[in-house]
Amino acid sequence: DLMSDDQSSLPRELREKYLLTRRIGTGVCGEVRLAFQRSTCRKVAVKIINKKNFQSEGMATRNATTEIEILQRVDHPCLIKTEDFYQTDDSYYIVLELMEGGELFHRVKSQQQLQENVAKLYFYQMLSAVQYLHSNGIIHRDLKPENILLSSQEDVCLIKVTDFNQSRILEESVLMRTLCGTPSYLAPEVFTQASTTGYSLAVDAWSLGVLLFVCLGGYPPFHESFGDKSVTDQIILGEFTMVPSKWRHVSDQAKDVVRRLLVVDPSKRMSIEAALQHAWLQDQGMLETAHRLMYPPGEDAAAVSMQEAPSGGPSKRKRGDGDEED
Ligand SMILES: CC(C)(C)NC(=O)Nc1ccc2nccnc2c1
Repeated sequence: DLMSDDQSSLPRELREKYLLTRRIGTGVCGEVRLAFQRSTCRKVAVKIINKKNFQSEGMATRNATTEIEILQRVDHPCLIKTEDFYQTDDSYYIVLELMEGGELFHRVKSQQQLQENVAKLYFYQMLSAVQYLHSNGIIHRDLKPENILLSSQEDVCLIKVTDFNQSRILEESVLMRTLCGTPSYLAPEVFTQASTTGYSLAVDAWSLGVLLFVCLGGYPPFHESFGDKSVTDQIILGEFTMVPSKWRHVSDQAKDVVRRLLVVDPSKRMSIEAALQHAWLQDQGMLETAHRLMYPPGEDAAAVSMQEAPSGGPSKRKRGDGDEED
């Protein structure tokens, strides 16, 4: 790792500003390392994307630029923030705020399954993040426990969605323009194919259903070890089992959210908006906690206090009337 290897492969500016240390996460496109900002000793995460990992040069650039473009464009408390960005011929380096709780995947694994109210708090934050992405015309397309990060080792904590390299920005498509013209001469498959692309936002709703199932049940709804069908067949048929020993203590309302999201027909699947209105999430206690975590009051107050005279020392600030106080 970088501790033994020299850091010469890193961009000079990155090396001057940050000290990279151990690996804290791995992804399909590279790795994440714990780093320290030299000037402040603050901990950050540095995501390293190897351009060579993608089969085609074009794919790498398109994916990574989309990811970086999205990371720099989005602003929501439950979406990971980019702090800095560097690149060399063979890698991209994205400096991110460190999420000290690590991946949701490891949290669920270590706790077998989450308590329902913790799962509800996390799920509400995921819904808020995805609702924000969709309202900005962005589909995540790769929502899974590895891509949900926790801000602390506490159960009650902020979560952030990461890994936008599968994301797509919903552009005006050729198909959309085609559907604006007279349909008289269009072949039927143009319309049926439209119905699938028209529901592309719904793919994130399905994934959130899988995520909620994993948080509540502690195991995935679709898995090769279940029955004789392939995972793909289980998904296409929407066949999942809520094992009683694991789901006995889960409320009917929570199960209802899962069942309405894991619907095969995207046109019948519950939308993100509808999920946010579901009875299970009309829980004032959880909503207050979530909003306190997402929009901490202290943040702005701290900014204001920075303008106040530095506490303790004699005030040297110019007063409105101009005379200096000593
Ligand atoms: C808590 C521990 C064990 C140090 N793990 C961790 O921070 N993991 C990660 C993994 C990926 C990350 N990606 C972005 C920001 N923080 C991250 C933290």
